[in-house]
Amino acid sequence: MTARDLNLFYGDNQALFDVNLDIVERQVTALIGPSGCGKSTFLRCMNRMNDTIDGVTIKGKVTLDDRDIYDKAIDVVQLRARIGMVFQKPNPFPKSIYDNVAYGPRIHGLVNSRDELDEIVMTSLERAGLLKEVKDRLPEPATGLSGGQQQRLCIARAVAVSPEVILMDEPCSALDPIATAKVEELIDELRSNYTIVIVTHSMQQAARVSQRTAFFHLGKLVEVGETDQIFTNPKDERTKGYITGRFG
Ligand SMILES: Nc1ncnc2c1ncn2[C@@H]1O[C@H](COP(=O)(O)OP(=O)(O)OP(=O)(O)O)[C@@H](O)[C@H]1O
Repeated sequence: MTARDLNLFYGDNQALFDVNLDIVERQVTALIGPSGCGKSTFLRCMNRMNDTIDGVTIKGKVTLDDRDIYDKAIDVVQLRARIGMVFQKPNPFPKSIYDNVAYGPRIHGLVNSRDELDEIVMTSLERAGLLKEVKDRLPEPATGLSGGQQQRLCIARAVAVSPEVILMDEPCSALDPIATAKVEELIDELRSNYTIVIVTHSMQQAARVSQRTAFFHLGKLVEVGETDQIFTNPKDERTKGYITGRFG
């Protein structure tokens, strides 16, 4: 995916300024920067989640496979299947564990039989590292799972519709350290099949899970590069200031 000259306004307030970013396939890209710098706003641009907010104006281009996702001909429901999203707080549907994962394949008409659906549910739970823990309780309500399990269920739900890209907005911020470690491990495994973009407040997390890091400041993309380079040898003074804890 790419963003080209992306500008976003909430009413009169500009939140993103001329952002140009290439997201590398099958890698994890971390978006970091001080609170309010536009990380989540940028992430939401990537699957048109900002469409749902009143008063938002977007200028510029975001492409997936060279096609502008803001093109009028794009079906947003299909788009969000190709570019899935996992939120800060786990948000399973008030349905069974099975139905949470089966929901997407059902509404997108991806299966022809119950056997096919079962297969997708099992594979998705396996990919999300959750199958072992839930295989004997698939008909039970998803809300009965722990927070970490719920978040992995949300990842299974995203994976079930075979997305190309998975966007994650601080996916571990509501989780304890053990659940966080599991989700981080999972992100590392998922990157062999999916392109992942993750917003994180934790520089340690960015260093642990990502191959590329993009540093945002005041709505601008200041610097992007290999994660090692950004953390050990940043080129911009603002990046240096942030990663050494001088501000933010
Ligand atoms: N729905 C909204 N309506 C109006 N302004 C918004 C909205 N969402 C975000 N903003 C503003 O846009 C700017 C960028 O916010 P955004 O949430 O993208 O930053 P962030 O870097 O993700 O912050 P944080 O790390 O605190 O989550 C901020 O000034 C914020 O107040």
